[in-house]
Amino acid sequence: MVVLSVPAEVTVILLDIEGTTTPIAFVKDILFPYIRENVKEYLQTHWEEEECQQDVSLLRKQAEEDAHLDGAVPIPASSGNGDDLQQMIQAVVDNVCWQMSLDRKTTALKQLQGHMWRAAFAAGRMKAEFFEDVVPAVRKWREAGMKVYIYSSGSVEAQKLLFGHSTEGDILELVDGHFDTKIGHKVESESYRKIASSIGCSTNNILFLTDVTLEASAAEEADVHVAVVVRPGNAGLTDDEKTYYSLITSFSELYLPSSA
Ligand SMILES: CSCCC(=O)C(=O)COP(=O)(O)O
Ligand SMILES: [Mg+2]
Repeated sequence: MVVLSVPAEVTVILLDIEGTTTPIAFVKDILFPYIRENVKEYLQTHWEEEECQQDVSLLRKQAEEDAHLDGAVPIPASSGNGDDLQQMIQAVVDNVCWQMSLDRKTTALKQLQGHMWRAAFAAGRMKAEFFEDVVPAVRKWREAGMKVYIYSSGSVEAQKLLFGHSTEGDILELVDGHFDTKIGHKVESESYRKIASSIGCSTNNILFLTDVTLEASAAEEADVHVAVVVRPGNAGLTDDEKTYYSLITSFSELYLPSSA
């Protein structure tokens, strides 16, 4: 088995979700289709609620920023008389589907998705999948004194749903904290500085595990240690990326000197 030694200065392990703890197939084949199939009905049912109105406002603001993009779908402002409700809902549905067709990671899209998944997880209609090495490894790291945080484009609320309703049961207690795109995008190095500052450590105390080399590169630029996680179904890496990055195919390949 390949073993990757974790530098002694590392006290925090920061985990991506999709492609790292959780198969991309679970996100693409279960979580995302649920949104496409249910978004219209969800908006019709919850439209009058404050939370739904906040989600729509955020999506409208995002749509304004996206107006220059090819194929962007605008969300008109409401006239307030209610006549245009079905048109408005359709515009939101079209905008959400357009964003999802590009796998965009906007905070607006992720917030609505999190709210929609809440009901499905609570009703037991979905259970989140984790690779089999994840839970045993995280338990071991924590026993060795590591802190474990999550940084995903999925909203913090969605992250908690996944960890709270997994095929391994409720594993939320294994996580010391969560970050999403509200702290910044995962391909921006500043986000990793802000995460370190929020945790109260230096960036070089963090080891970030992700499947996306653009994210690894941004983290590394902030002096965070990184390893790229290679899982079944993940996008392939170039030969240069395979040479440059430390690669692991299972969390069990990480060796913590403190746990020896
Ligand atoms: C944690 S919510 C479901 C996954 C999701 O919506 C997503 O965008 C995952 O992105 P990640 O940063 O975990 O690769
Ligand atoms: Mg990922």
